[in-house]
Amino acid sequence: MTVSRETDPAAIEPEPAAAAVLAGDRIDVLRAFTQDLGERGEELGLIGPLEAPRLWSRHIVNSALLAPLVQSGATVADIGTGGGMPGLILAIVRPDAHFLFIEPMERRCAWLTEQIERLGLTNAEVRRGRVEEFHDAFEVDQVTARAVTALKKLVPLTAPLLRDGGEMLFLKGASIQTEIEAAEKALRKHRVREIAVEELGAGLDVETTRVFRAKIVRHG
Ligand SMILES: C[S@@+](CC[C@H](N)C(=O)[O-])C[C@H]1O[C@@H](n2cnc3c(N)ncnc32)[C@H](O)[C@@H]1O
Repeated sequence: MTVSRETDPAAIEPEPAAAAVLAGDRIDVLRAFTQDLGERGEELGLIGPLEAPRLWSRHIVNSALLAPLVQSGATVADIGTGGGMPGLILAIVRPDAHFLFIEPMERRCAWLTEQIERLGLTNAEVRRGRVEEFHDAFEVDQVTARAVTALKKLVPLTAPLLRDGGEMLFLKGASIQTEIEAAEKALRKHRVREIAVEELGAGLDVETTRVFRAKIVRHG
């Protein structure tokens, strides 16, 4: 029996036009990843049972909206990459930057490693562990995160990874202003400056999203 996309709740959402706009000539690699995540993600505990019908818009394109903010040549640490959002999506569409996926869960790390190999990504590596364990291990140019923890905790967790002048890019929901107010002390302590909340995705055929964007200024 064949089940149509309209009636099968597990069917993967049709691709929005925004995907090709953001991915450019990397769209085929992005499609290969999305297909695999849609087919195996629920069984592997990477996405919830209701996510396949909104996989492209809620997860893939939502992550890819950050791509224009990644600096060419940057080393980017994605914290709590989980099933790949946003780090793996960004590694696919931005081959000109290098990505570290920091993730403590073994099964998620195994998935990410498998995808890096399967998709032939040469600009990404998995570091298994909690971000706190890497505070003295390296300095990066940018950190990204989605759905890991509130800003108040995320700032002390990620600031020590950034070089002086390095940038935070956190995908956030509608409560971002409340999160910023609650994080005031942490933002001051870690010398987080040039704070901006930007709306991404206007004019595309997906929901817009908010990004918390700020720089660490240790000197001056
Ligand atoms: C809700 S999931 C979000 C996954 C992915 N970022 C997304 O948007 O789909 C949160 C992820 O953060 C990871 N995580 C939780 N605490 C962490 C920490 N201290 N350091 C690094 N990753 C952490 C979890 O293992 C989990 O994979």
